[in-house]
Amino acid sequence: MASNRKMLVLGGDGIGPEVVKEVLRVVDWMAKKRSVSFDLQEGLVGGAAYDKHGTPLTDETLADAVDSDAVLFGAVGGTQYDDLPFEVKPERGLLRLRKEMDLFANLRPAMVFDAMADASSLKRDLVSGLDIMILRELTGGVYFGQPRGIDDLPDGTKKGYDTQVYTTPEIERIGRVAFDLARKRDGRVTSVEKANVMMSGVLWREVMTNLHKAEGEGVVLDHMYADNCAMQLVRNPKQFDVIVTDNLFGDILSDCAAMLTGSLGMLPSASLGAVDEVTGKRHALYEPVHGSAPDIAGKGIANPIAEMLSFAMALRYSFDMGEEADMLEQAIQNVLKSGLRTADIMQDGMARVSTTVMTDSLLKELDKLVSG
Ligand SMILES: NC(=O)C1=CN([C@@H]2O[C@H](COP(=O)(O)OP(=O)(O)OC[C@H]3O[C@@H](n4cnc5c(N)ncnc54)[C@H](O)[C@@H]3O)[C@@H](O)[C@H]2O)C=CC1
Ligand SMILES: CC(C)CC(=O)C(=O)O
Ligand SMILES: [Mg+2]
Repeated sequence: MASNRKMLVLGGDGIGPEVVKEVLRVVDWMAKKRSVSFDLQEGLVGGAAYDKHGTPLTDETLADAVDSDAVLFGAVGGTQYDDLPFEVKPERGLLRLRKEMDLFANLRPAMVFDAMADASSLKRDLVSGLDIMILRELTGGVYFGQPRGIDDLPDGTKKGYDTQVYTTPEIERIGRVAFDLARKRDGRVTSVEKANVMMSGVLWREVMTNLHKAEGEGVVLDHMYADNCAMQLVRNPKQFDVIVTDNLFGDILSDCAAMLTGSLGMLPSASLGAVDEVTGKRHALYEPVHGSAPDIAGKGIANPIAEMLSFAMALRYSFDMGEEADMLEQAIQNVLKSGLRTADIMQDGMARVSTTVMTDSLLKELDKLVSG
């Protein structure tokens, strides 16, 4: 059934298609049990697109992504692509999507479900009830800065280099998102950089400080160096509310935060563009924080929860379906409470289940929630 909820599904590589497939079962459930349908289109990205088209992202798929209300993304990459030229590696497909859709704001919430407080790398009291938001700038910094390359040097050795660049408008726009998020949460923003050693960090701190003076009403801002932030995240994560940081630090700190929640398989994300003033819409792509996990791909053991929670974020941010998002999150909470665990979050006394069985149980919990 066609609907105006256009969602482009890009499973990608490795466990990407495996976890996306599980979300599509929830999409089916919503059509059957809630009469909510999505206009789904599927496409190739990453190594899968390279294998078929010789590029990790075709112009047609990019156009479909731009035209959609939301992209549901799995993951890209794999060891079989290690020897490809840099510009056609699977990861370039995702980076191009982020850049060309101008998805500058990457929201990576790290929340500890009640049933998971003992699965964390930290002691229960340090993480129980944890709810922090890592806001990662996604279209600038060293992932895109020029020049970069590998040059031959006269002495026969080589020089590899990348460039970290941030401009005032780039920092301001992510700073505004941080303040907006904080106002809906606990009102605290920690801006993270390395202003002690990087000029881009000096500018970042200066711009955030000025923005806070001009537009930061109701928000408490503090600054922290990225290395200290990594340590503080595992020392006392509850000190944070919103962490706003650049592309590279955000990538690293969010993988670190994953272990507070129990596993990388638990962490969702939303990559959002600016809201169009005329249509009120924005480009959006929903992706788990994890990658294609080649070490477990094809074994049927990947944790689908990060992808499920990413879809919940799509329901909330792109489809104005907060009730369904809450329901999906509640169902996940209930499944975890019932003691089911995929291998990555396995604990003593719990029952180990496959990717598919985890979703079977999730669907049963959704059934229970709608039947009252
Ligand atoms: N957004 C994306 O598409 C990303 C892609 N990558 C790519 O993925 C490939 C593998 O990268 P890695 O560094 O190994 O990172 P990874 O995130 O794929 O895996 C790291 C570890 O976490 C585990 N893991 C990840 N997701 C899991 C899940 N849902 N359930 C259970 N266990 C899970 C893996 O088994 C592995 O041991 C590389 O090609 C990398 O470039 C990496 C990160 C993000
Ligand atoms: C392009 C991705 C492979 C980089 C990454 O690790 C991420 O965005 O989380
Ligand atoms: Mg990453």
